[in-house]
Amino acid sequence: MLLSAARLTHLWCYKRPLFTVSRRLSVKLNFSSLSESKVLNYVNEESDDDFLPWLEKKAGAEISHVLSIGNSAYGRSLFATRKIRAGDCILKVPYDAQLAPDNLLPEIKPLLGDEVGNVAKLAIVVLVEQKMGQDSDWAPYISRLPQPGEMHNTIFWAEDELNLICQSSLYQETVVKKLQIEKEFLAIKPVLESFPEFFEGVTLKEFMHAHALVESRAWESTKGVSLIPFADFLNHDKVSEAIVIFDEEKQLSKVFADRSYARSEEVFITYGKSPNAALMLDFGFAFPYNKHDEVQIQINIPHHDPLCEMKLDLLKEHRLPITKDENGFKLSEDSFTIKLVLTLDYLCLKHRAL
Ligand SMILES: C[S@@+](CC[C@H](N)C(=O)[O-])C[C@H]1O[C@@H](n2cnc3c(N)ncnc32)[C@H](O)[C@@H]1O
Repeated sequence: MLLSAARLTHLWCYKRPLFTVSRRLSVKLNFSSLSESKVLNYVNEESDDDFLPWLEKKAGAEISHVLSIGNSAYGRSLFATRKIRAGDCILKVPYDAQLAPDNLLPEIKPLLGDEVGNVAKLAIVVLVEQKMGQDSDWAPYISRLPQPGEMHNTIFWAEDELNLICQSSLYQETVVKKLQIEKEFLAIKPVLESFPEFFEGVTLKEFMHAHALVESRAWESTKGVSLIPFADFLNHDKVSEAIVIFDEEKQLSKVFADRSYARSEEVFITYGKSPNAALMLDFGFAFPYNKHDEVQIQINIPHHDPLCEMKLDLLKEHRLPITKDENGFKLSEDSFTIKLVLTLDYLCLKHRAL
């Protein structure tokens, strides 16, 4: 049976309207542009030539004969080594060559209760492999994962940087995510402490890094979540329709090209149709013109509002959850989503064109 895989992005839930991002913030925001990616294609300092042969040896099978690893403005990336046509299978990674919570050491696995999620479990697998260094069977893969300084997810932003977006829902989501990771770390800490050979001195910061690695590059799979080496060097293109497919019968993950590519062109997939705040939180980048962008607007309906009941009925009709705040005000919690966000620049351009 074939299963299409989803990235680990969660349902985006705004708590407050997203304010316009400050100009100063643009130095930190990693705004995507595909043309930039093509221009900045250059050769890795550390050669990646031996990565695919290593993975193919581990998998006991060919992974790809049409892709090679290179660098673009988005970090490690995959490039076409020859012309690719739409519909071609561009890579196949057997389950045996993937990392999942199943890879937890058998002595650690039973100690982690159900309250520990799959992302945290896979993060622990990553921490163990990191600790083993060159002795790890996965060293060529683990050593190619981005370092904390190379990740721009908002959980890694400094306080003064986060303060720049303090009015936005992204700020709140970031604070909540950091607290959740900290809570998970505290819950698993006693287990980690029982294995000082792997986790002695492991810090929240290190766990947070491993957690973010999993969230930004693993796919939901029948094994919970899976890190799929090589496939996870594919960057996101907002117009791509290519996804990772799980073939349970053959125990393989595959990607098919959704369009043709010329030799040397960067090959992309989609991480899903996400608004910028979700992209920023989970992947550390955003798009200047993202047609999936959303803005949340919260509506407060005081009891003395003569149209209170009518407004509440309208909200119910549109299936918007209603909550009460501490003053008894009725709030539409998720409120409504504006799907099309036009910037002033866009409006000016449109106006000029008329
Ligand atoms: C699954 S990894 C892709 C491989 C990654 N470039 C690397 O160096 O390992 C996801 C990360 O790649 C980067 N990325 C992917 N698509 C991008 C895009 N369209 N614009 C900017 N960064 C992107 C982000 O840092 C994201 O968190």
